[in-house]
Amino acid sequence: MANYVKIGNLNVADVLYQFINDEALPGTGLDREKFWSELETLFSELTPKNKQLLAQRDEIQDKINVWKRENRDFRFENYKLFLQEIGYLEPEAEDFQISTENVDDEVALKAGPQLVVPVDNARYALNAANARWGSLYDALYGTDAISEEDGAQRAGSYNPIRGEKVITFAKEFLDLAAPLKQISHKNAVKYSIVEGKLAVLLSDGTTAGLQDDSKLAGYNGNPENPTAILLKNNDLYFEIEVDRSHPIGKTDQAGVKDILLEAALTTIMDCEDSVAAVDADDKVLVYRNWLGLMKGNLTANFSKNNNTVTRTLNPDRFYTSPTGEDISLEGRSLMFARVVGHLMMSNAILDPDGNEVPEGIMDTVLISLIGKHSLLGTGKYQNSAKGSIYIVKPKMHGSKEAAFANETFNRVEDMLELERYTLKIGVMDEERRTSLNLKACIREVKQRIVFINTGFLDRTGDEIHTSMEIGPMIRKNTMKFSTWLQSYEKSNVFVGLAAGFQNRAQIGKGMWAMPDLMDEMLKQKIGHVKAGGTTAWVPSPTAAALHVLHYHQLNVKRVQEILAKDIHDLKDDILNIPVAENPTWTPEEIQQELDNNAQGILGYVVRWVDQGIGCSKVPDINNVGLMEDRATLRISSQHIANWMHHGICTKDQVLDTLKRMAKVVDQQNAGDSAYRPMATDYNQSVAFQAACDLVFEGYVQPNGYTEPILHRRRLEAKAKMSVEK
Ligand SMILES: CC(=O)SCCNC(=O)CCNC(=O)[C@H](O)C(C)(C)COP(=O)(O)OP(=O)(O)OC[C@H]1O[C@@H](n2cnc3c(N)ncnc32)[C@H](O)[C@@H]1OP(=O)(O)O
Ligand SMILES: O=CC(=O)O
Ligand SMILES: [Mg+2]
Repeated sequence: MANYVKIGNLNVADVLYQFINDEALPGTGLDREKFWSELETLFSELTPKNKQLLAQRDEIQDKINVWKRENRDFRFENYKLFLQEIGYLEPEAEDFQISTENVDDEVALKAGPQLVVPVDNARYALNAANARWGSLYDALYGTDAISEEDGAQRAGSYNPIRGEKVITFAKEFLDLAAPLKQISHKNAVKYSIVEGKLAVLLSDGTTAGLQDDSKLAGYNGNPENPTAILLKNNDLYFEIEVDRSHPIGKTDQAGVKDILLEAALTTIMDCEDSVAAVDADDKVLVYRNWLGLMKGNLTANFSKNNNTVTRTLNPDRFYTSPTGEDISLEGRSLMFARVVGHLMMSNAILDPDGNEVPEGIMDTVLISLIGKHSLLGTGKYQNSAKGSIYIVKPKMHGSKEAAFANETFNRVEDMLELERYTLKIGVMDEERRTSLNLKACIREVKQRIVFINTGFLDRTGDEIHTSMEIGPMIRKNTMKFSTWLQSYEKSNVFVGLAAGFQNRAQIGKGMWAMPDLMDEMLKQKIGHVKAGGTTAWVPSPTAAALHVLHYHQLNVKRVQEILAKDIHDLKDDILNIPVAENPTWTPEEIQQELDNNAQGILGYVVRWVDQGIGCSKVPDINNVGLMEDRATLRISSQHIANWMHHGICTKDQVLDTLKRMAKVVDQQNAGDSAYRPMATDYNQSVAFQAACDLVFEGYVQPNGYTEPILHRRRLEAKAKMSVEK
């Protein structure tokens, strides 16, 4: 239990109190006393509204459950009318255009990958910020993007056969992104800059130039023998790195040692579903890392391959322009912070009645306060060239909740003496009530919105929970082909385009949750660009360096122009519920589904509850490592709860499955010295009990969220561990 300091009528955990007074406030120009007294006022005025919105969520869900029980014979028209009556489907909002100002180019104008990273992990967070630039050769060589066929194995020391395949791939990329006149980059033997243009000497002794000379953006070194040639395609930079003395450069006839790609244009520093932050200590770690990123002084020391590494933020990159001027490019990704949603309360601050305060409000204050350091330019780097602070708001249901976020942002701006609309909002479109009323939601934040993003993972969890009573859901892996999901994705783009997102805000697509399957990602994720997404989520810097290739292949602006000609309403399709009509699953198929879900739940939860790790790679039943976070947990736990509710499986069967899978997960983690096995004593394992709660209490969890149980059980595990010490 934390020690609390009384300040005014608030009780603040001392670790948070010290952090704010000693680290976050100094340098922001804000008066300490005023800050604390205004924080108290903020909580006292906004908490009741926050609670009322949560109560409304519960009321709506209860009504939906009761309606189905009373209307056994499901008729779509009646269902839709009922949803309108209870305010779940809001009246159609009038047309409008968003008017967000001061949006950085990475968000408004450029299209490219968005990396997500748990901000409590400084090493990963720094890596993510630095993933603005990534090596194409490393991304190809180190992943399955290049096949291991024909002697091109990855394991062991450098394999020149594999290296050759990488170089071939890279030259094909150059031919696509910066084609030469009538010849391939494969024929290049020397790159030079002559009179401000790229001149490429070819193997036959002739010289070729670029098809489009304006693609040359700069260079480094002697123009005759440059060490770097900076090119630009679809507004994205990339650099041919030349070094004939380098082990790889030596093998290349033009001396090319790598292609450096502008990759993660933006990064989401996540304080939400990929972190496990349950008390003041955890929250301070999250906030302190964000402070280090905003001041530019975050460092991480760790050992890797027997070397001690100190990681810091990368500097900007400098070049000479084709016409001889000095130019610089951002060395780091533009950072957003994802705060928590409206649901959770935090024990880091207690209100005058001793109640925990809304965590989403606390996050908004702290993230913005810390963001002010970067705005004032007191640190090493400035995150936003346009004076904005970027905040992602997840898990909102409907327009009243968006309006509440806007009100909170207004209040926080006033409190922190920031100009109106300094705080920008990215709205996660990941709850059914938001997808259906997206236009009305956007309208509530139309002066500050910078993205809508289809968080299809949470969205799938909400789909299952909302329609829990309607029937048994189709199998998890078939969800992505279902009508509701496809139309939700399309509708998000249509609504964004109609509201004027082009050149002002991102239309974002969801996460690639298979971090090791890069070949498959290269094949599939271009679908996000074809669908009109100006960005899409990737789980790692490597994935960012590969996904950016899609934005070189297609110009999203052109795609959007075509899509904009056929904008139409898709609400009826979004309302198509993914229940299995007369399911004919065999007992084996049912068991396989349960095994898969149970393994994912346990593999994730055990690290969350016992070790406080909020995002993990967990092998699925086919041994494919899946990125699991709280949203994927929501799906798996709700899916089992749904099948149990409809008698597809029994509680005993689920418990047996969980026990059997606990043994599998224990084995998978055998090499981790910090791991606590679950199967040695199921009753004593807090993690195992958490997994059981998530499933067996899944029906009654608010909107099927996993946070309340995870937080409760993590606090229990922490308390148990401190007694054991
Ligand atoms: C539904 C949603 O809300 S999705 C959003 C939440 N999800 C996320 O944020 C996903 C973030 N990704 C991750 O946390 C990780 O990639 C995981 C957990 C999936 C896999 O992690 P690991 O098993 O450690 O990955 P792996 O061993 O392959 O690679 C580790 C290396 O990649 C880097 N790395 C991996 N993921 C990231 C990331 N997201 N950002 C920055 N660096 C990363 C690490 O820094 C490390 O490199 P280093 O040794 O130089 O520091
Ligand atoms: O937050 C992302 C999601 O898919 O959920
Ligand atoms: Mg989500």
